[in-house]
Amino acid sequence: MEAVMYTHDYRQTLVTDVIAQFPAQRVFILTDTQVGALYLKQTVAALETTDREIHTMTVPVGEGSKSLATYEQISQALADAHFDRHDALVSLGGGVIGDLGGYVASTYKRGIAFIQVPTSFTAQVDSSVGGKTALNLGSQKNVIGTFYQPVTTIIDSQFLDTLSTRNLLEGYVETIKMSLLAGGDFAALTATISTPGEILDHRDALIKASIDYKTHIVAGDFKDFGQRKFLNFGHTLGHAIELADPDLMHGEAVGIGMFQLAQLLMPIEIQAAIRERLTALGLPLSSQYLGTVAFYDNLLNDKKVAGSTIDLVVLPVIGQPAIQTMPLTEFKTLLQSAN
Ligand SMILES: NC(=O)c1ccc[n+]([C@@H]2O[C@H](COP(=O)([O-])OP(=O)(O)OC[C@H]3O[C@@H](n4cnc5c(N)ncnc54)[C@H](O)[C@@H]3O)[C@@H](O)[C@H]2O)c1
Ligand SMILES: O=C(O)C(=O)C[C@@H](O)[C@H](O)[C@H](O)COP(=O)(O)O
Ligand SMILES: [Zn+2]
Repeated sequence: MEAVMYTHDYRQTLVTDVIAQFPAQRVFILTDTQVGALYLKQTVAALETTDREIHTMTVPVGEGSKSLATYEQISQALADAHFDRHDALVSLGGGVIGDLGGYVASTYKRGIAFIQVPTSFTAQVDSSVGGKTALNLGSQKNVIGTFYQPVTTIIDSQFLDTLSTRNLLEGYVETIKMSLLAGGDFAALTATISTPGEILDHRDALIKASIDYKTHIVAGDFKDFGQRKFLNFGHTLGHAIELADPDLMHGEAVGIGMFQLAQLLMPIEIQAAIRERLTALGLPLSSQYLGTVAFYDNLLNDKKVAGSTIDLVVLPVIGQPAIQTMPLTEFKTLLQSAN
């Protein structure tokens, strides 16, 4: 089975190319209320043709579901239905459902098969590949998690037809991130896009370029000790404000994080490249939560902290990311000088 399958008929691919090839007797579909209302019934109907026992759970929309409480609820439902180690969990949804379902699948009976059906742009360009799973802890992002690859990820870009413009733009920020890291034609493409309609027109090319770049980086550093840190561009400051600022979505926070760090540590051309791509689509460049006490506290839980230093992802030149290691005290002073 391929690790990533591109399709314009996700149900057919899921049924014929994935589940039918699988020993699983039971399949658990995890989704959220919004995606569930749109796609759960038809997904269940398709899977029922495979003669497997189908179970479902619908959790509330949003980051709040990436919690220990929801994790326990799903694990309990799997145990109640006697899922065994040969059974499978399908995440049908955005990055929240992927991160949450992946964490459950990686820990339930020490690991059951996990299938990603990403429905948001963020999930199709980034979160559904690479195997990072995550839960939040209070106001701190992704503090709990595992590295656990899905058996397969089924990408159907037609899901984006029902996605809100704000969610499309949020996912597009991760695409901008990938394009600036990758450089070349990919960066040139994101420089031409200034409307949601253009994102949708180029959706298949944007998804493919993002996934190709990400899988190449992850293949060389699955556990995030080296080049995979590049994929965290914008996330050090982004994660520190994301949960503190109730008005921000993940991608919006990452955009702010890329621009704010660029202003501190990157050449003027890079600042302009980020600013132009974000402002063309009305995406934010700053947040009032930058520089708050919670913000500095959250920074200390960034996974790129090692003892008293932090690895910052910088971009001296488009297509050539680098790591700049800095004492945390120096980084805090630098941030305070700007806020
Ligand atoms: N594991 C990783 O590598 C990775 C990478 C990037 C982001 N993430 C995580 O992903 C999350 C953000 O992902 P997200 O933006 O997809 O959030 P999300 O899962 O909350 O989805 C955003 C919204 O879009 C809705 N939605 C999704 N697909 C839809 C569709 N086809 N039609 C209509 N509505 C749809 C959802 O119901 C939700 O309301 C964050 O928790 C972030 O930390 C993880
Ligand atoms: O896959 C990766 O590696 C990434 O960093 C992708 C990010 O877009 C994603 O938000 C990831 O979940 C961040 O991970 P974390 O290690 O900072 O929690
Ligand atoms: Zn991200």
